[in-house]
Amino acid sequence: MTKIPMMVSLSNKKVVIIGGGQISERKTCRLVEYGIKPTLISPSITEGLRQMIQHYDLNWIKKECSPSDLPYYDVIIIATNCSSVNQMILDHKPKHAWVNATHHASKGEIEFPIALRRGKLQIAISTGGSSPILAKKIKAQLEHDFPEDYETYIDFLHQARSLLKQAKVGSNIRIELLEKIVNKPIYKVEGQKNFLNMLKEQYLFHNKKKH
Ligand SMILES: C[C@@]1(CC(=O)O)C2=NC(=C\c3[nH]c(c(CCC(=O)O)c3CC(=O)O)Cc3[nH]c(c(CC(=O)O)c3CCC(=O)O)/C=C3\N/C(=C\2)[C@@H](CCC(=O)O)[C@]3(C)CC(=O)O)/[C@H]1CCC(=O)O
Ligand SMILES: NC(=O)c1ccc[n+]([C@@H]2O[C@H](COP(=O)([O-])OP(=O)(O)OC[C@H]3O[C@@H](n4cnc5c(N)ncnc54)[C@H](O)[C@@H]3O)[C@@H](O)[C@H]2O)c1
Repeated sequence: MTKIPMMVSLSNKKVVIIGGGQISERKTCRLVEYGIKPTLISPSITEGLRQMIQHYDLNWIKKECSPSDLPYYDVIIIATNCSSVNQMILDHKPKHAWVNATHHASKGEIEFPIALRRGKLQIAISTGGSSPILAKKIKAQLEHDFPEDYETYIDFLHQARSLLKQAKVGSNIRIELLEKIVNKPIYKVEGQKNFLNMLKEQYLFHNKKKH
């Protein structure tokens, strides 16, 4: 079945990665970037993983994975190089858990698509297993359209929208103002400050004085 894109918080979930090779390292790197601290189960690990375990204080269970290890976890990332172990994990996964099967994506409920991040803007790219190499290429192309300082602009949009929500202005005016700063983007910090001050003066302080 085609997977649906979804933004999900894993802050209250127990995440485990089984395997300690290159793919496990890549997944761990992605997860810690989002503040997630996975447990690792593997008899051996790469040097990169060893460093991340130390730096982020991750739990490494140094052993081969067995069925009794699995009930505790909500998200199980399969990343071993042994097909019988991968199958054993699929056969014994707890009913409530979501699996990411890095060896065979369609056998798991979830995938971790490559994503371009610019602060609160995230563009995730999936080719549904057709070509991870194309997904990587599309990300590289998008990097030109959304340069690194785009994060400041996204923060500005967020602040403007938060201010207007606070001000409780009518939805027509709110949408008109929000469309304006998207259709005629203000990239310069000075211009962004001026616009936010204008919003405060006209819609926030003005309303407060009235009541
Ligand atoms: C984009 C990227 C992001 C990332 O991983 O973070 C990513 N794969 C990357 C690279 C890559 N992966 C593979 C090759 C070898 C060439 C080839 O086979 O094509 C290369 C090339 C390379 O290494 O450069 C092999 C491979 N990949 C998957 C399988 C299993 C399967 O197809 O079922 C197999 C076969 C395994 C086997 O042979 O046993 C599955 C997945 N790979 C995905 C993402 C997700 C689907 C994304 C989509 O469909 O768009 C999914 C489902 C992820 C998941 O949830 O794990 C990352 C860029 C890395 C970077 O940024 O450096
Ligand atoms: N999703 C992707 O993008 C992608 C890309 C390439 C490969 N893969 C898949 O990921 C798998 C792992 O690739 P890799 O490069 O990390 O392999 P690798 O050989 O570098 O590492 C495999 C790891 O699995 C561990 N392992 C083996 N048996 C185990 C067991 N019983 N319990 C726990 N850990 C065990 C090993 O100790 C090792 O740390 C590949 O076999 C392939 O199927 C996925």
